[in-house]
Amino acid sequence: MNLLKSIAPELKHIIDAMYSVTNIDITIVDENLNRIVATNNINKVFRNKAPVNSVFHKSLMTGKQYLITDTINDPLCLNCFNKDSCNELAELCIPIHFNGKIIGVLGMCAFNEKARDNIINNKDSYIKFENQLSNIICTILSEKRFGELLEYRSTELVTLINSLNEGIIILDNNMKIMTKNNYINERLDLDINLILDIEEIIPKKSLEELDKKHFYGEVGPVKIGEYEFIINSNIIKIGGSKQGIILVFSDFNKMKESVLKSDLNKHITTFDNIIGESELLINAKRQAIQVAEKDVSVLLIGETGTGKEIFARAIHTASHRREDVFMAINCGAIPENLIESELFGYEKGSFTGANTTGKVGKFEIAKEGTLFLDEIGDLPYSMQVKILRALEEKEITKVGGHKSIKVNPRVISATHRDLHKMVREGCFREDLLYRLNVVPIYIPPLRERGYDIIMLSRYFLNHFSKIYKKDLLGFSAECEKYLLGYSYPGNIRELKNLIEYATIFEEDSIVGVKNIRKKIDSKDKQDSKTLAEMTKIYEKTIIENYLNRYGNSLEGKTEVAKQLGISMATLYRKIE
Ligand SMILES: Nc1ncnc2c1ncn2[C@@H]1O[C@H](COP(=O)(O)OP(=O)(O)OP(=O)(O)O)[C@@H](O)[C@H]1O
Repeated sequence: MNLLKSIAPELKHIIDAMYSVTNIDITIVDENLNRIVATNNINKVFRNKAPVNSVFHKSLMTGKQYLITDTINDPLCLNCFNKDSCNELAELCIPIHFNGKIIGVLGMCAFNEKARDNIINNKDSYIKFENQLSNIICTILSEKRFGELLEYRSTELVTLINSLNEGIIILDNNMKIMTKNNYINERLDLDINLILDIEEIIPKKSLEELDKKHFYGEVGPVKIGEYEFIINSNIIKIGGSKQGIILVFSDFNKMKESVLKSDLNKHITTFDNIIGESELLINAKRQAIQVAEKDVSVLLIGETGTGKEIFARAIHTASHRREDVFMAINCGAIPENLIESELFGYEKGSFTGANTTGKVGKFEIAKEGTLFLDEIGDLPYSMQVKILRALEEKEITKVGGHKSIKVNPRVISATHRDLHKMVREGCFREDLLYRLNVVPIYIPPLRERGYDIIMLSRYFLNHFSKIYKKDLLGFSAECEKYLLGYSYPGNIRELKNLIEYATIFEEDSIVGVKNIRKKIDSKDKQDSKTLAEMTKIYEKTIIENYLNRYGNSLEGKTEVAKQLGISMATLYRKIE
């Protein structure tokens, strides 16, 4: 881009102003001798290029100033291509510098005696003018570039906010809408050019709520048109003072859909997926099918790995909530200090380490769906009363929040513990147990389910043979006998692992007892560990889970140490 050409209008103003003071005609040429601007007299007599070998040309090449007072005889004009038709009496050429380079020449040309005398008499001050001229041009060019950069940045920003999959509205300090992006225009069917009042978009009540939070926080879900949004607001500060507000609209149903989608990836579970024909299992299934449609709280009681979650999912699929979210929470796996925020969500900035945008809790996400509270017996006592309140009053309050949010999930809980005993021992609230235990369903342990063991083994063998591309026809009679005689402390989960192991390592066309026995023996060896050894392994598993969640980086480890309430040194020692 030709620099001088880009500021031609500004240059024209400068030379016209100089002409009105000096009465000397002026022209400016660029580094290729192209005439960029000229005062009117010059425009009449000159072409649009300064002549080759002219004084302009010399000034460009050498970066020097030249004053010619006798254009006919001056040796500098000897080779000028325009020598024969030149009608100038005097000429002063001043080079123009920008960023250390010569980008053009300004020429003052006298066509009459008066102008020539003026140049000669004031030559010193015109010569001094060179520096100032370069400074002026430099300033104009810099401003021009800054303006262009500003324009680029604002276009970049507009493009960015228009490509977001969330709605954006920017308000000034008087709550006037300054900008709204394509997403919000399309969703709410707003005219792009129509300037609306923010109160015509957001319900007054929600605006008041945001106002109470000084526009630094979240409200919602807020129903606007056909959509429900979580509205997050932030203030725009310049030099410490508030200049405006940004509102970000996230589609609440989309947030729910993404949970549903991740749920779909886990397949839809129906009662047909629950394998087994033993009387105990059929009884449990019958009870579950009967209550599925009734929307009552169900407590699934059974040892670990008996299939409590698969039952909970099947109940959800058979209920009228099947199109909504199924949200499983393992109450025993979430650290005590995080459980409330996981369940109820938190307002932004409500505690150290909290996400700066706040968080929607599991209760809110599953407010119309099914909430599966696994290992309910591990729920800290202090949380039990809060869960009870949420279930009784059908509303929750986020950590650090004040507003009640309506929720109505169907709750299915599960435990392997004797909750009645826990109530007697004062570790579990009786009122919560009554609330959760409207319909208790006992899921039998595998060792009491007889031939189900063989049905499940064949089912898993078929399943893993496909995965590991093995051609296994079944189990040997000895193997089936062995499988039927084992006690399965880990129930179906353990049987599943056992069959997976046997599928991988079996070399014959039917599964024999060898690999099954080997796996169970190795487990027994594991089980014969001391309490200290088992605690160490358990600790390590917890830490590994946390490291998977927060990452193995230094920041990740610092966060894990913080969450687990241990020092970095202890953390390193434990993961050695
Ligand atoms: N009847 C069944 N038919 C087929 N697969 C089953 C059956 N019961 C359980 N499973 C499988 O066994 C595994 C353990 O089941 P699940 O997680 O439902 O048990 P759980 O009782 O909830 O365990 P925990 O108490 O440890 O949470 C899962 O992979 C599940 O799919």
